[in-house]
Amino acid sequence: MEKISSWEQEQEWLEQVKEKLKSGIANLEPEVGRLKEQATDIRKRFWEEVTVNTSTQEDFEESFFTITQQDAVLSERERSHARKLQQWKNMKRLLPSPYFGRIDFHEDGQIPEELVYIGVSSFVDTDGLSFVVYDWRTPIASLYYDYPPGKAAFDTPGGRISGTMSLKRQYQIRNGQLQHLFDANVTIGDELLQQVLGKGADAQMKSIVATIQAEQNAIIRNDNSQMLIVQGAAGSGKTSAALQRVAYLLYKHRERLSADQIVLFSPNPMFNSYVSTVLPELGEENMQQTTFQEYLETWLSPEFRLEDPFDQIEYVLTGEQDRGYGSRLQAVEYKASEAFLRALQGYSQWLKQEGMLFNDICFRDRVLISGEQIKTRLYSYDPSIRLPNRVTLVQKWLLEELARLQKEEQGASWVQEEMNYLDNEQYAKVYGMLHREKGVFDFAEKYLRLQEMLVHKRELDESDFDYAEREEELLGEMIVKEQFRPLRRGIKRFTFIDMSGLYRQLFTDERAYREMTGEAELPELWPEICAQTKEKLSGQELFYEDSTPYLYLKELIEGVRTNTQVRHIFVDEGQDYSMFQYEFLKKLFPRARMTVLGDFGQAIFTQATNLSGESSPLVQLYGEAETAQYQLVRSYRSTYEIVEFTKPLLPGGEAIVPFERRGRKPVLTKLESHEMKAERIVKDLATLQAEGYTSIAVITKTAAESIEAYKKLTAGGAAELRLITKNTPTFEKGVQVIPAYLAKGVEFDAVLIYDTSTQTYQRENERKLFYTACTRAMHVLQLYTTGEWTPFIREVDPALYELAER
Ligand SMILES: Nc1ncnc2c1ncn2[C@@H]1O[C@H](COP(=O)(O)OP(=O)(O)OP(=O)(O)O)[C@@H](O)[C@H]1O
Repeated sequence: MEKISSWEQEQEWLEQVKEKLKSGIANLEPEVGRLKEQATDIRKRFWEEVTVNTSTQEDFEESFFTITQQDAVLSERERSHARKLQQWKNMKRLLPSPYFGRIDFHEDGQIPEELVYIGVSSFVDTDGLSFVVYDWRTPIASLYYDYPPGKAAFDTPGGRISGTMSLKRQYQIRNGQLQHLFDANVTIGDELLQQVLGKGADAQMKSIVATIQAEQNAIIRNDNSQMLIVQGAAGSGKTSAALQRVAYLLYKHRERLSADQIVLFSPNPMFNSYVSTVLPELGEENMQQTTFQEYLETWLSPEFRLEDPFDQIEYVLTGEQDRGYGSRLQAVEYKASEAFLRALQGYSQWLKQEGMLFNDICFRDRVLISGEQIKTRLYSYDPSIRLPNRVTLVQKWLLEELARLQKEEQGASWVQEEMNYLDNEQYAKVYGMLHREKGVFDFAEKYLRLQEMLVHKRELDESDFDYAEREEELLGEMIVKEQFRPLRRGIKRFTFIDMSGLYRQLFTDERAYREMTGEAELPELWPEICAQTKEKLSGQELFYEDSTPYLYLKELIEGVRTNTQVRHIFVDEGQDYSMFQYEFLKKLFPRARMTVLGDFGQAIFTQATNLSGESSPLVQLYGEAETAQYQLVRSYRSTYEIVEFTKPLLPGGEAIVPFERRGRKPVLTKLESHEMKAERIVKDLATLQAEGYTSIAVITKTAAESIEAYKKLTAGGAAELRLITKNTPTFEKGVQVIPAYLAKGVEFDAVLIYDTSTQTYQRENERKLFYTACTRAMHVLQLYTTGEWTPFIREVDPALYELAER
């Protein structure tokens, strides 16, 4: 390709690429349509054309051959159709903005320098060989993200290729028109990044494909480690990198990895909608998305009513006046700890010898098989057999016993009585069964007659095939079977194990706990913790901190459920998960690699896990050799001024590097009364909207404070406020009133902290919550109080903020 350098040349080249794309689209259009028609047509005619002839072996083979042949044709057409359709879609997606970057690369030892244009997918010229545009995920495209002009190298499946990059250029092309171009030197154009970051927040996250930074690229392309841990400051692009990584993996392993083999664990359901457009924008299907709570609900409800993490944090933040507050806090911490994990493992060892609890299996107020009998059976097996295996043996035995008891039950008097109350449908079912059996009867009859003729015995009477008797027998069988069904189902689901009792047993008393678990260290307020846990269990409820341990214990006893389909799991806001939860995910997805992204600076839940550094237990999950750790310190979301203001709020915050995007300093406004505060916020909201900010959040500490703010601001004249609760399904533009813990992971043009007083943010566990709230702001941060400022602000250099006039 000839050297293209000037603006005019670039414009001309763009026109050429667009023409190529247009003609590519036009060429494929009829073909795509036709192939689609053909495939549906063959499918329709598939069975019409094939006559299955099974009269002779040859006929059968012929039919079989024809079917396989037809099927092969159909599959080929479908594959070809999918391929062409994909090409066609890619070209259509490229047309408005065919590429965003270019590198001129001279490979060592090769003559022509290559001009590599990079876009969201590849586009090959009509010769079928030359790339007009390279997909950003191709090996050569990594040069664009990893190097400034100069010496550069990239890895390919065939080895490392080195050379010299003489130019690195970025483009902004909108609706097919070249708007800007920048030549970059060091990192990927700060100018382009400036432009991108300077824009307003959206209700949906955007792809960062054109401006991925080198440190993010390393995360996106790591394909060796079993575990990837990314600790990154607020706004450093963790979620963005995670989504780009999904797109990269789907591209690199497109032959064997599909989107439904990737699962993203999100902090809340609203977050799912926030990130849902990134992958489709990149031409990929969305991965599966879920929350850990959803998983817990699947296995523990409706047996229990589960507290969710948001109710738990609300209690931690507001329950100080509660009598059991101190012990609950200790419980939350202890039940998420490795000590408790070990305790449960120890407990399951102890249960191998003694202490298992079983429920009686009852039927019509009678005990069919007692819990004691089950227990005796369990401990009668060889003690060297693992506990879950012994439990499975017990389950098998119970099902056999049940089958025997079911037969015995058929003669019971209640069955006769029930028979009188059967409805027509049930009778019809039995008649149907009898009818089907009739063939067998007829055959048996013929056989017996023949026998009789041969041995000259007596003729059989009609009564030998007494349908009435058979009918009654069948009806009885059906009635008992029906009533035994829940018992059978229960046994299959292990309900004969008294799981709730087993968990409760752990909380009997201190001495017993030590004996059963082998753990010596206990929280100081253990007796209170025991009482609280048992009380909750009695009401068929589980605290959030109990759900995972409960499920973990269940699996230690019943055996582990696994999902071997899933190949990658992503955990966003990873600091909010306990080691329990990680152990759990590892067991649940034994064939998956894990990518954990989080920020310990935003660890607002008590059960937090430190992701990086020596104290991180997460590194031990797969071992150091299998784990890659990354740190992202550059913060892209907020302006320089906001980052500088939020840095001192955190211990160790000085390591955070702001991106040089300027804005106004955070503004602190102190008012005399709550009424005046509401009035002022309403006025400021109107000003911000008039300035063009479309996504604004009034952030509160708790849900209760959100309701209060919502009422006061609405009463004060604020229009179209949206109150966000944990049940809000989607994220939208406009003005939101939202508790900080629900604003995790998302961002707004402007953030207004509703109450920044000492009363609201004072305790150490509120520091990170406050930091999380402030770091949601992209362009504007305003803070309000009626009383004294929170001590966290008093620690900040006054030069970093402005005080507003009243
Ligand atoms: N390389 C990049 N190019 C353009 N924008 C970027 C880049 N990296 C991050 N951003 C932008 O920075 C903002 C924050 O990114 P993201 O939400 O991924 O960060 P995060 O680390 O997950 O933040 P948090 O921990 O606060 O949830 C987003 O608006 C994102 O688009």
